[in-house]
Formats: sequence, C-alpha cells, structure tokens
Amino acid sequence: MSDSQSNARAQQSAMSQTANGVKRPLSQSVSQPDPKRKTLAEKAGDFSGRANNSGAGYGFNRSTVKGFSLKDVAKSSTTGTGLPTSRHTSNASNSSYASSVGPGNRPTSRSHIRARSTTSTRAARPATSMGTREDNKVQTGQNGQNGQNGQNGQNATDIDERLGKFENEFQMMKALMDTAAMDKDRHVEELDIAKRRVTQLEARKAELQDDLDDAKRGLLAATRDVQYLKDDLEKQRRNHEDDCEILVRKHTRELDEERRLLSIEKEKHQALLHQFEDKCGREAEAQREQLERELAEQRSRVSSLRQEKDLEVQRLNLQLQERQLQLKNADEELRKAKDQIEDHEHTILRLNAKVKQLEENAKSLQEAYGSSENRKDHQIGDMSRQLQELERRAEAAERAAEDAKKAAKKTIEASHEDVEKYKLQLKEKLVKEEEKRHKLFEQVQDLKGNVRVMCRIRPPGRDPSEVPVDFEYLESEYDEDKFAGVVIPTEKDHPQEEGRKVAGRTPPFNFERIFDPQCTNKDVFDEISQLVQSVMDGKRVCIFCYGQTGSGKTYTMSNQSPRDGDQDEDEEDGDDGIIPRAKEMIFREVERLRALGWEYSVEGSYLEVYKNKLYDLLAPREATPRTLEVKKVSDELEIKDHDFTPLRTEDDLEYMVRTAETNRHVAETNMNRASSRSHSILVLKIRGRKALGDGKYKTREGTLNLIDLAGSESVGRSGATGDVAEEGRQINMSLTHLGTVLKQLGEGRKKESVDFSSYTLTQLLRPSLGEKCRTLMFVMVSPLKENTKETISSLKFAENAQKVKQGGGGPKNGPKKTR
Ligand SMILES: Nc1ncnc2c1ncn2[C@@H]1O[C@H](COP(=O)(O)OP(=O)(O)OP(=O)(O)O)[C@@H](O)[C@H]1O
Repeated sequence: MSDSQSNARAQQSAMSQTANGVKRPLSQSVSQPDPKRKTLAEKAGDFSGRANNSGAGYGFNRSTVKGFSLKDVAKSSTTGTGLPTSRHTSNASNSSYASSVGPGNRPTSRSHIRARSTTSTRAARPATSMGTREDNKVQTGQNGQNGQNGQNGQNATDIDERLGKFENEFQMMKALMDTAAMDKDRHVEELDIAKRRVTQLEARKAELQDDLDDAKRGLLAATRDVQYLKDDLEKQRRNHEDDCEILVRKHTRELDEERRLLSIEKEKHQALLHQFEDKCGREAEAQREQLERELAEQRSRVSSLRQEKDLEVQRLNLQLQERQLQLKNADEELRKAKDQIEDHEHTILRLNAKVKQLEENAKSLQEAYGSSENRKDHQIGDMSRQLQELERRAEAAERAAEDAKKAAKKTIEASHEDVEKYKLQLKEKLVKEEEKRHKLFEQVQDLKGNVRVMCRIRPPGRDPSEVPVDFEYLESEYDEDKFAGVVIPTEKDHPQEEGRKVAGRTPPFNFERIFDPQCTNKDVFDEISQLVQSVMDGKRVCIFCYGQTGSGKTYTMSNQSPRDGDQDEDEEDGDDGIIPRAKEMIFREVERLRALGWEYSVEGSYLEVYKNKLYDLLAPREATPRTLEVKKVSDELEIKDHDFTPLRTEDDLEYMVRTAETNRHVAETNMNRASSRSHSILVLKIRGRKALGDGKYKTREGTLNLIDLAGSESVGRSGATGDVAEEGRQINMSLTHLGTVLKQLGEGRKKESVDFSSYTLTQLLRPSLGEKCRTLMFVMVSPLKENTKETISSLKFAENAQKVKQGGGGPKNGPKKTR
C-alpha cells in the first residue's frame, strides 16, 4: 500500500466517521494519529536504512523495496544480488499482492519451502518461518565462502531474527491493516450509503418543498374557489329560497285544491259507504231475519208437530181409555150375566127344592086329605101348574143367562180384537212418528251446525284460599233459564301509574250453552242426549272435553257416582258423567227400538294417545305396550290390526270402561292430583238393522266418540319436571295442532287440504270432524281468579272451533241480557 493510498484510506475512514456519524470507534491502529503510523514499506525502509548502516552491499532504498515482498528482500540479501531472481520477479508479477506489501500479500507457501528443506543434509531445525533462510545459510556455508562470508553469516542470522520480528510485526500489522481495511471498506460503504441517503433526502426535501409550494398555491386557489363557491352558494341559496317560496306558494295552492277535491271525494265515498252499509246492513238484516224466520218456522213446525203428536197420543190414549172402558163394561156385563146366570141357577135350585117340597107337601096332603080327592086334585092341579110355570120360568131364565153369557163372550172377544187392532195401529203410528222424529231431529241438528260448542264452569273447591272469578252470565235468547254468554272481569296495568291495576272485562264469549258452576252432570247430559240419540239413527258423533288441566274434563266425561243402594230412583245416577249416562241410554234405546223392529249391535274400543302415540287401553299392561296405527284414508275410524270388542250388554260396556280407566296414564301435578297425561277416546260403533220383508233390510251405522283430552297446561305452573314436563309439552303441541285443524275447517277448507296427519290426535279425530259428522266440544273452565289467563285462552280456542259450521247455521240462541 502506498503512502498516499494509506493516507487516503485513513482520511476516508475519518471522513466516513464524521460523514456518517457512525458512533462505532475505529480500531486502535486506524485511530492512531497519522504521524505515529508507519506503513510496512516505511518499516521496511527503516530496516533497509539500518541494513545500510550495518552492512554494505545492501543497496536498498525505498524505491527499490517498493514492489517486493519482505521475503524477496530477505532472499536477495542472502544471495547478495540485491535483485530478486527471475522466479521471484515472475512471482511478483504474477501476483497482484506482489506489487506491494499491502493486505493479502502472503509469502510463498511454507510447505513448499519446508519441502525443499527436507532435502537438505543438515539436521533439521525446528520448523520456523525462517526455514527458508536456514536453507539459504546452509547453502552459502557449503559453497565455501570467505571470512567475510562468516561475517555475512552472522549478519544473516541477525537479519533472520530481525526478519522474524518483522515477519511477526508484519503479521500483526497485516492483521491490523486487514481489520482497518475492512473497517474502512465498511465505512466507505456506509459513507456511500449515507451520501446516497443525503442525496435522496435532499431530493425528497426538494420534492416536498415543491409539494409544499404546490399545496400553498393549491390552498390559495382553493381559498379563492371556496370564496367563489360561498358566493355562488349564497346566490344559489337566495335563488333556492325564492324558488322554494314560489314552490311553497304553488304547493299550498295545489294542496288546498287537493284537499278540496279530497273532501269532495270523501263526501262522495261516505255517501257511497252509507248507501253500501244501508244496503248491506239491510241485506244482512234481511238474511238474518229470513234465517230467524226459517228457524222460527222450523221451531214452530217442530212444536206444532210435537203438539200434533201429543194430541194424537192423547187422542189415542182417550180411545184406549174408551176401549178399556168398553172392555171394562163388557167385563161388567159379563160379570152381571154370570151373576144373573148364577141367580137363575139359584132360583132353579130354589124352585126345584120348592117343587120337591111341594111334591112332598102334596104327598103328605094326599095322605092327610086322601078322602077329599076332588079338592086334592084341584089343589094338585094348581100346584102342578105353578110348578110347570116355575119350571118354564127357570128354563127361560136359564136360556136368558146362556144368551147373556154368549153375548158377553162375544163382546169380550170383539173388544179383544179391537184392542189388538188398535195396538197394531198404534205401533204403526209410532213407527211413523219415529221416522218423523228422526227427520225433524236431523233438521234441528243440522240447523245447530256441525261443530257446536258449550262451556262448563267447574264449581270452586273447598279450599278457602281460592279466590273465585265473578263471572257475568248472559241469558240465552230463547230460553231464559239457560245461559249462552259469559264475560270475564280482568285486571290490567294502569297506563300511567306503575303498579296500579285497573279493572277491565273481556268481550262476551257466546256459545250454544254455558253451564254455570251450579249445573250438574245430569243437566249436561240432558242437553246432549239428543246427540247420543242421533248415533242410534246412524250418525257419527264426537263429543270432546277441552280445557285447562284441572278444569273438570274427566269429571264431566267419566265421573261415576258410588252406589250405596239407599238412593231413590231419581238419585240413583248421582252425578254420573257423560260416559255412564250414554252407556245406559244406548242400551235402553236398543231395547226400545227392538220393539219397533230394529236389531242393534254395539262394539267398542278404548284408546289412548300418549306422547303422540296410539295405544289400546284394553290391552294387557306390558312393559312395552304395542302402538297402534290409524288408517289414513278411511272415512270411518279404522285401526290397523286392531279389533273392536263386541258389547252385548250394558255390563260389558261398564267392564270395558273400568278396565280402560285403570290403565290410563295419570300423574300428580301442582294443578291436579290426578291429572290425565293422555287423550283418551272411547269409540262405540252402533249398527242397527230392520227387516223390510222380501229379505230386504234397512240399516243404520253410527259412531260415538267420547274424548277426554289431556289438559292444556303451562309447564311452569304445573310444576312438572322430567318425563311429566315432556308429557305436558306433547299435550300442548297436539292441542295446538287440533286448534289449527279446527281453525282451517272453520275457514271452509276441504278436509283433503287440512293437515290431520301431523299428530295422532287429529288423525284419530279426522273421521269425526267436518262434513257428515256432529261434533260437540265442551270447553271446561276453572272458576278461579288465578287461572283467568288460561280461561280466556281456552274460551278463545273454543270460539275458533265454533266457526266450523259446515251445513249448519251455528248457534242461534245468542245471549239476551246480563244476569
Ligand atoms: N262439576 C264438578 N263438580 C265437582 N267437582 C268437580 C267438578 N268438576 C271437577 N271437579 C273436581 O275437580 C278436580 C279436577 O277435575 P278433573 O280431574 O276432572 O280435571 P281435568 O280437567 O280432567 O284435569 P286434567 O286435564 O289434569 O286431567 C277433581 O277433583 C274433580 O273431582
């Protein structure tokens, strides 16, 4: 490395330090002040100076050293040539490092030198870097040089040592220089980077300055624009205000005009509405009146027929009484004739006795008065005449008695015939009356509608903590002894004052009949017995009880009063529910109709829908009872692989009911100690047949479904948990679906488009709902205040059901006045 290079690098390094601001200190050697630092060449110069001083022949100067390595110098000093060998020259020229002693200039490989030294005959010295010079020294000794050569040998040894020192220093220096050179390179790079960065920053600054200038100019322009815009805006605002004012004036005018036109239109519409309302009202009123007239006619027809029938029955009774009287008279006459005959017979006997006595008298007279024959003959002749007369009279009396007897017999026979004939007539008449009754009854039932709804309010229990609702009852329009509407008092939050309640009342709920808590199961059955009757006439009837849990469904449907044998005939039924009473009525009717030529058969099933699955309540209780399946398409209720049980007597039916009631799912809840957890259905199929002669028959096929639905319940209030809560959920879902089905039927939907099949309950009821069926729903209601919400909800459900009235006019006996 040349001085200038070295200095330049040192300067650069120093520069890089300041220019970059790099805080890392430079290595010690580099940071030395320039004057203290010596390049290797300078050091070599020192050495050559010292060499010149110590021995001539070494004509080195600084310029000659330049471009040779220290090794070359050492070699040249041993050879005394003062010049490097051509090999060395070539080495120097071949290597870039050879031109200087700068970093990277390595001496010739030592291994190579050592290899050469192994060929020497002298004992090997410890291997040092000076081995080469050892070799040279040996070689010069061998060459047999003079005494000067000995001096030179001493010098050479010094030189070797010094060279060794130099070599060490050189190595240190070289390391320092390598580090310094690397530092320098790095600094140079860093400087370059810093410079570039400065240049970039300056360029960026210039750009930013330009941008700033641009922005300032832009701002100025924008400020001007804003001002222009403001002015413009102000101008536009004024214009707009003017326009608005004009528009407002215009719109106000138009609006006034529109209002005027609107009020004209409104008046027109109101006039039309009034006309329409008048017309519709009149039409509706006329229709209503017409319907009412028809109903009144039907009623009066029914009542006049009933009166006629009653009169006819009275007349027939009178005739019967007359005939009975005649019969009685004939019997009396016969008795009298018999008495007469007996009298005559007595008389004859008496006369015979008298004749005998007279004969005896005559005999004794003959004996007493034998002499006086003429007198005697005369007397005897008189007496014989008397006797003959008496005999004649006795015979006549006997004949008369016989005649009277015959006449009486004839009269009795004739009376008997008349009675028989009359009986026959009466029977025929009764059959005809039965047919008439059947038809009239059908008409009345049709007028009442397919789905009829009645409501029953259970009496409160004995618990004094129960607060009863103060129901407001509405009398039936047609029968003031009955109720047909009910209003429920309510309480709601005060609109302004929090926590305060205000009294309210529901609108009236109107049904065909409302049974208040005083009504008994007998009252209920009296009202619906006609429906049971219509099953005998071949109708499909479905009576079901719907309502909140504990509202009295099972009581109304199934209650069986205990029999202790002390009741009189009226009390015998106690407060029996619909099922026990229907059972009795059906078998009584079977007997009654038998007298009119009908033969009936009854068969039944008692089923249960539990958790949406159908089970036979008569099947033996097993761990896993068999589920049944309703045939979906049939119009009649048909169940796959299930037979109905023939019921020949009332006892058979009684036994069936008892078995089913024992098997039914019941659980205790907060709301009812024995809450029904399933829907139970008693199905009775009643078939009648009457011979018409010629092998022909008249038939009737009726079905009676008596359904006790499980109670709708709030799972929270019932306190049910686990399985019982799940039962409650299933019950509520199936009842909700029943409500949906009833609503859809009420909207006039065809049965085919109503979804019966989603729930077993509705699937089961399918044949009993809709056309050709008579459905009676009892909505059962609790009398307690705490259940008011559920009561209203049940009544709303029932109102929906009441809308299903295919073929009927619905309940016409609306409420009249509050009681
Ligand atoms: N008309 C009534 N007269 C006297 N007691 C009644 C009357 N109705 C219901 N009860 C009594 O009220 C209680 C609940 O009646 P019931 O079991 O019939 O209710 P439910 O509606 O069938 O209830 P669930 O749906 O839970 O089966 C029973 O103790 C029953 O005896």
